[in-house]
Amino acid sequence: MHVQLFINGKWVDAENQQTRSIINPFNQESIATAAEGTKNDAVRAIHAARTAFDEGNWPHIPASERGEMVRLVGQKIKDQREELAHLETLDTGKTLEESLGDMDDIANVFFYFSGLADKDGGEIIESPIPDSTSKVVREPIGVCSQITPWNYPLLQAAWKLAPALVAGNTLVMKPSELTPLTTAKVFEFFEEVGFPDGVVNLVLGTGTEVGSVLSESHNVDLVSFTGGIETGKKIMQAASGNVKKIALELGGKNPNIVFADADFATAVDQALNAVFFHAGQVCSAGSRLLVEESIHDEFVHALIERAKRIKLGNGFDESIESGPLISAEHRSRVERYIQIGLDEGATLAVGGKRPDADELKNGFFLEPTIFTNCKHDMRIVQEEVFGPVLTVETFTSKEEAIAKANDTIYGLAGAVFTSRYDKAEHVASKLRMGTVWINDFHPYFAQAPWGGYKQSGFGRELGKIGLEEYTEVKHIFRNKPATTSQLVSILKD
Ligand SMILES: NC(=O)c1ccc[n+]([C@@H]2O[C@H](COP(=O)([O-])OP(=O)(O)OC[C@H]3O[C@@H](n4cnc5c(N)ncnc54)[C@H](O)[C@@H]3O)[C@@H](O)[C@H]2O)c1
Ligand SMILES: C[N+](C)(C)CC=O
Repeated sequence: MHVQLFINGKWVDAENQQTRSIINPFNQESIATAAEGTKNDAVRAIHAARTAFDEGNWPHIPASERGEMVRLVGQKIKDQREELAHLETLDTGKTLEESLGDMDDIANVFFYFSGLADKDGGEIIESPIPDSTSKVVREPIGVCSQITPWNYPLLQAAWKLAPALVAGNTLVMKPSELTPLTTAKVFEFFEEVGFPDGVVNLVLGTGTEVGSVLSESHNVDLVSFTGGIETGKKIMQAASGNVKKIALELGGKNPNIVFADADFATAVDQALNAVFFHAGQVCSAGSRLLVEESIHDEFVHALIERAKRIKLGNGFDESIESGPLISAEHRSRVERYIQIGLDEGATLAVGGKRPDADELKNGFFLEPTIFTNCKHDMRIVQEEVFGPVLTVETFTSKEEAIAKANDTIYGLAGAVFTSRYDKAEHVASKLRMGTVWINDFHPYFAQAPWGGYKQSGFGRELGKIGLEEYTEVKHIFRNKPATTSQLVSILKD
């Protein structure tokens, strides 16, 4: 399999013919080659998107027509969910069940935004100036750069592609260089559905080569980025050159608060799911457990016993619960954090090393890891590890739980487990996070906005606001129409 760039309606290799081998993280086998785009390729793609926006009819056709084309792409994703899920598991190592769930979510995102396409007809507002009218309309922003990470390759792309297109923008997408396969497949669907040349462009390659051009270019009007906080800061700086709009979906260090009155079995299940789902490579992973002191020992004992039994393996094996990390480099980064936790004096209660099993030797596996006796100011508690590593702290009051939960630079998501409705609502209202789950962890869906407080970023994806992010707001004021006699006197003057 070989994937190419899609620029101005044509599939092309990189201008310098360079390619990259795409690796299955379960066994390090090469599963595809991908054209490795250059700065010039990015410039050409931006030019195509600029021309399609400035001179083409895409922004001007009825929104319902754009919505229908986006719906057709969603239908293709639904029809080919198994093939897409297979590719996603090969590329990321996540379980096939997770990939199938992702594909269902992705199709729904296309359907949801397609349904919103023609629902906003603008707004007539009251003008304080006699005999005048005022209306407010939303228009597309222009050319959008979209940059995505490797952990949910097509899902994070879908959250950007569908609303941008429905709103009438043109775009250049850059998926992670590690996981381009499913995103490239969906660009085949754009071609089959008949999107005009230049409206959708795909440039594969690295962040330093392609991503930097997409962030800096003065021909781009908006950059939407999902990824790490340090990259997000660079993109903010690069985007400042022409004051382009920015949306940043960054990392998290998400607290999971468990009160003693929570349903014990549910809270244990969800605490494990929160942090070990997709080997902890989830922006909203519940990697900080805050458990009420009175149940700490019993709760942690249950977690450790279960964590020891989590079955690692090939994402295509139905009996496994978690796959590998994405790369050797990323696993080393997580291992460095485990060493930091040890050096800081946290107690390694389980895991912390690569599994011994022969069949896992070629994959980038790491055992589910739990640190107890954690202190709030430890780096292992404060910084995003993005792997299967849980830290455990205790609290004795609601106020202490809220204060500890809020005390990081991040504000992406968090959860509270309790059987008391009033307590749950109170805690939810105090958490400085874009998403709060009560007695659950992880649900997200197309109808609900997603995004972070604080250094987890700004802007929102999904929901009605996720479409608005891709629009400019214009106020059109009309004075009383001139009468014929006024026009005659103006002409005489
Ligand atoms: N908030 C969310 O919804 C959300 C969702 C998924 C992942 N994430 C975050 O993503 C991170 C993991 O993903 P990652 O390792 O791929 O992140 P990353 O920041 O390393 O890379 C993300 C993307 O940015 C590109 N990039 C790298 N350097 C760039 C530069 N200088 N200019 C422009 N683009 C550049 C990469 O090639 C990739 O496509 C975690 O921090 C995770 O929390 C956040
Ligand atoms: C946004 N989400 C939860 C789908 C993926 C985060 O990494």
